Amino acid sequence: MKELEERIRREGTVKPGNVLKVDAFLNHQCDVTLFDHMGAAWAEHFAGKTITKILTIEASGIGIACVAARHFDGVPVVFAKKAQSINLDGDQYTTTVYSFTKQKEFPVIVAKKYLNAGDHVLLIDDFLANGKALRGLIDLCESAGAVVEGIGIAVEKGFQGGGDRLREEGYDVDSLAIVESMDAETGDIEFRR
Ligand SMILES: O=P(O)(O)OC[C@H]1O[C@H](OP(=O)(O)OP(=O)(O)O)[C@H](O)[C@@H]1O
Ligand SMILES: O=c1[nH]c(=O)c2nc[nH]c2[nH]1
Repeated sequence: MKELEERIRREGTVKPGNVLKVDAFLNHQCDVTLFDHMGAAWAEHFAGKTITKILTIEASGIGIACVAARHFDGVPVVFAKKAQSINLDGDQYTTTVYSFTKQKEFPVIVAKKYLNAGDHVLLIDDFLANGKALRGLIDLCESAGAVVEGIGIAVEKGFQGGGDRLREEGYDVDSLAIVESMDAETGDIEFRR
């Protein structure tokens, strides 16, 4: 998606440790108009698939998923929580995920009543790097007997391999910008063509 690539080139910075910082528009300050265009792009890619629910994970996927849902007939958005809470009651599906930016393992939890057998799920997230977050969401869907219809990602760091491993397994992964390489010293960013 040209618009997203241009924003990354203009406003993104490359940090040591394979970190692309795009918090000016994607995952701290949020450009909702850009999110809307991203939702439209996923709706075009996944047209023809039945989507009954969008599933994402705290924290940065939530805003993007909610705006995208407007392009999928307003289906419910469920976000997996990364901490137990007195506000979480009833039976839960749980797994664990290693967080790329927080560098520690988190529980990942969804209440059983919000993810069901018969759901056709679109997974959405801001970043795909090693694929840990998506593995957690796929686990939750498998536990619930829900079908993963597709995966919509804003920025994939292709050189970390998580996206290609999922494609090899047959998942339909639509990443709107795939960074093939980036250099923290020069600031250069190359996109996959
Ligand atoms: O493919 P992966 O290696 O799992 O990396 C991608 C994940 O990393 C980030 O989550 P993180 O927990 O770092 O930050 P967040 O809480 O801001 O979403 C991002 O939001 C994705 O969920
Ligand atoms: O802001 C972010 N930049 C990244 O490079 C990244 N990788 C996973 N999650 C990420 N979030």
